[in-house]
Amino acid sequence: MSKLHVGVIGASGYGGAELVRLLLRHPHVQVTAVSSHQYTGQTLASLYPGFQDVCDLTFVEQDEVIAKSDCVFAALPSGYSEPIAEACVQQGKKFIDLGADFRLKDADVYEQWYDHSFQNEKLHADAVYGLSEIYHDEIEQASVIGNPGCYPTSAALGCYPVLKNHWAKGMPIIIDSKSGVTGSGKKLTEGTHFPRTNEAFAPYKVGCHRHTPEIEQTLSGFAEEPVQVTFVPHLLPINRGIVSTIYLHCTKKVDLEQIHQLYVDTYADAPFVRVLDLGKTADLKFVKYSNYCDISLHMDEHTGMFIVVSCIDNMVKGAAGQAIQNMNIMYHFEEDAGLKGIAPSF
Ligand SMILES: NC(=O)C1=CN([C@@H]2O[C@H](COP(=O)(O)OP(=O)(O)OC[C@H]3O[C@@H](n4cnc5c(N)ncnc54)[C@H](OP(=O)(O)O)[C@@H]3O)[C@@H](O)[C@H]2O)C=CC1
Ligand SMILES: CC(=O)N[C@@H](CCC(=O)OP(=O)(O)O)C(=O)O
Repeated sequence: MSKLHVGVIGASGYGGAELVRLLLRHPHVQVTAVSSHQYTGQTLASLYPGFQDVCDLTFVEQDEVIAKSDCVFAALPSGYSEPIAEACVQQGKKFIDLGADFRLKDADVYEQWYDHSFQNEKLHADAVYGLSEIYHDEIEQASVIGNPGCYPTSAALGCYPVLKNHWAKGMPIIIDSKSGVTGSGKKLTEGTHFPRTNEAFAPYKVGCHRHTPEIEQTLSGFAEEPVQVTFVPHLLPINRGIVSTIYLHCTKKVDLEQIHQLYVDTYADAPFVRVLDLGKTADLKFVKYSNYCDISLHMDEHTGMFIVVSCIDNMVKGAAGQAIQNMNIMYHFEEDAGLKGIAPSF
């Protein structure tokens, strides 16, 4: 079988480089071209020495990436992807965006949080939100995918079964999330500088993070009614991984065993969602470098609060891995093709 030609725009960033790392071991694709904004003409290996002797690609202009690929990924800052998606659709190619440009459906909400506006409304209306486990059938038919944000992926998978079955009440849902520093990309800022983050730990953008509307849009879709969340992200002094601890009240008297069975049944056919046995607690250590989302379920018997812990690797299930899972669904490859790795055990 001939291989699918894929290209990565923004391969010099953390998300793009992670995509290339994973795509190189995919059995059904060939990475044909990669681009960067400031390193055009240099090799990927000169920027990231791990690619030495494995990948001899040189950064080219983004038009060349589109021309040489059947499926184009972009991992750019928000606001740059719409013309790329447009060019891909015009040329009959598929486009998967790791950024936020195609996640929000409401143009006003997008403008409010991202300071850009939709230029081509149809493109946004047709784009599919690429939460692989939930929107499998829509993803299969899509030409443009808005890959979900990292925090929203962990929150959505953690809440989906109870919201879908109308077992949650008493909004807002509290989502307390912690992320490794790679979540902020490779650019060096005062807030992500090693001496500042090392042995530090604090929340940021408390109650005003741009993932709030994305999480609310997704959870409201599950519940088929408006859902509000209080979302508080924290920066963990580690490279990778997200832990989201989610607090909800249940609508009816269900015990933890019933809720656990609901989660196990809901995700029975999902290759990358692992519902842990009761009594276990999800830990980012065991999802790092993998495409898994580990979910553990808990009940605070004192208050009746139901607590979900949802862990992912922000760079894999939260970005590059889920993008590849979506490509697998779009092209009818095995859903786990190129994504079979597990976390190191120590
Ligand atoms: N890191 C993460 O955990 C996740 C990131 N994402 C999203 O993926 C996207 C990329 O993030 P990430 O890889 O972390 O970011 P990085 O900052 O690591 O990389 C940014 C990329 O965009 C390129 N770029 C920067 N400015 C421009 C510009 N003006 N025009 C064209 N290209 C430009 C950079 O090129 P150059 O190197 O040449 O400057 C680089 O390739 C973002 O939208 C982010 O929100 C999504 C989920 C998780
Ligand atoms: C730790 C950190 O800074 N995380 C980023 C979110 C990760 C990311 O890149 O956002 P997307 O998933 O929307 O692309 C932030 O808070 O903006």
